[in-house]
Amino acid sequence: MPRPHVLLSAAVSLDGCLDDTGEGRLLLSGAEDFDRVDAIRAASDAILVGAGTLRADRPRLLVNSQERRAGRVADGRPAYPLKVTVSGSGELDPGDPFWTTGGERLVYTTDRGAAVARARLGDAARVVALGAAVDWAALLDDLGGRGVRRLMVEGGARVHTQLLRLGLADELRLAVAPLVVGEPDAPRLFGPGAYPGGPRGRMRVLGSEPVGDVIVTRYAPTAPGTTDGVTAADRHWLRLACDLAADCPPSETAFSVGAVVVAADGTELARGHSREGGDPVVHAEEAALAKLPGDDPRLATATVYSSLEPCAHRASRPKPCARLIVDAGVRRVVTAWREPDTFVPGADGIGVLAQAGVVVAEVPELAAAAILPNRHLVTPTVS
Ligand SMILES: Nc1nc(O)c(N)c(N[C@@H]2O[C@H](COP(=O)(O)O)[C@@H](O)[C@H]2O)n1
Repeated sequence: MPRPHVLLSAAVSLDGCLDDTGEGRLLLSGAEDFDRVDAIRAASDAILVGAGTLRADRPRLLVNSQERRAGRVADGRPAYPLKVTVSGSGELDPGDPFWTTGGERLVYTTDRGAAVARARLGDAARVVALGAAVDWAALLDDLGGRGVRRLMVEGGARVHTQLLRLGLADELRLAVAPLVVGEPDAPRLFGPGAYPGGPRGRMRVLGSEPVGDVIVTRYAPTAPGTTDGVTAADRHWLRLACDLAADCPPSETAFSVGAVVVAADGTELARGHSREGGDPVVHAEEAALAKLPGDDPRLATATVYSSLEPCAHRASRPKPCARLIVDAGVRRVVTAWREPDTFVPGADGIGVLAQAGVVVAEVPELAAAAILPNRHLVTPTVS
């Protein structure tokens, strides 16, 4: 099951604070912005907050608009999204309104915390143990398995920080309020640490709009992952590679493939697709790499995204794409679809890459998109 789309939602002051240090909660948003948040909740399958936020703010996490709840029901969904919290200790207060209002509730915790949470909450929530520590990737896999396609995360700072640092957030929707808190101890949205792409990595701006007196901007992380684990940004770039494959001139004798080369900071360096520019035999990865100088220093930390595993054998050129990638000095490849035996039986481009020390991450959930423009070339059992 695919992981849900993870949307981090937050409001901050101009100096990046979530709150001030005074009594009660600092109201950063006005009525229009609260209504915007209500609309995102209504469009989500689940809403998640950390246990710290639950204790501090006692949120109910409801969809307040009756019309929006009715719309959900008309679409065959529950009136309220699933409410999710994450707690290492399981020390949760059953008196909080979170447990007695709105939709069904789910607690993710540790093996140790599960017994505590079950004893405290009884029937108020389902409790899922994730091992010795809370494993965020496992949590998202579990939510995907429960049919959650859109997850809204409403904080707090620790949860936002962890999801962004792990590369598990697809989108950040940030409301910036026109005030400066100025207090050194006020809580800030993101804590210190190593974020994907490092301090110079830039996110992509998806859009921006004024809502009352706040400005809401939507960002998408772009910096590739660094391991064989797949991040949200990896999925974005690989989806683009699959879209490029769909744009290839059709062929009965070769696959349609798309490829994108992305620098460690999230900058797109080059893209290509099969048979690009009227060359009937050029491959996607080859076309993309050919657009970069061979000594481009960014290649050593770049990731190549290819809808199909890079080829291991070629008749039409001296070097297969797996070799071109190794020779370019690229150390990481992300791909959606292992090559079927249509043209070259037993082609193992992933093996060639791995043997040369290149990290390969596979995203089987995007295989269907990679296969789509090639469906006439594969047997029905493969597709
Ligand atoms: N990775 C990749 N990118 C493309 O754009 C492709 N067309 C292919 N096809 C595979 O490459 C091998 C044959 O290449 P030639 O036809 O000899 O150039 C074979 O393994 C095809 O399946 N791969």
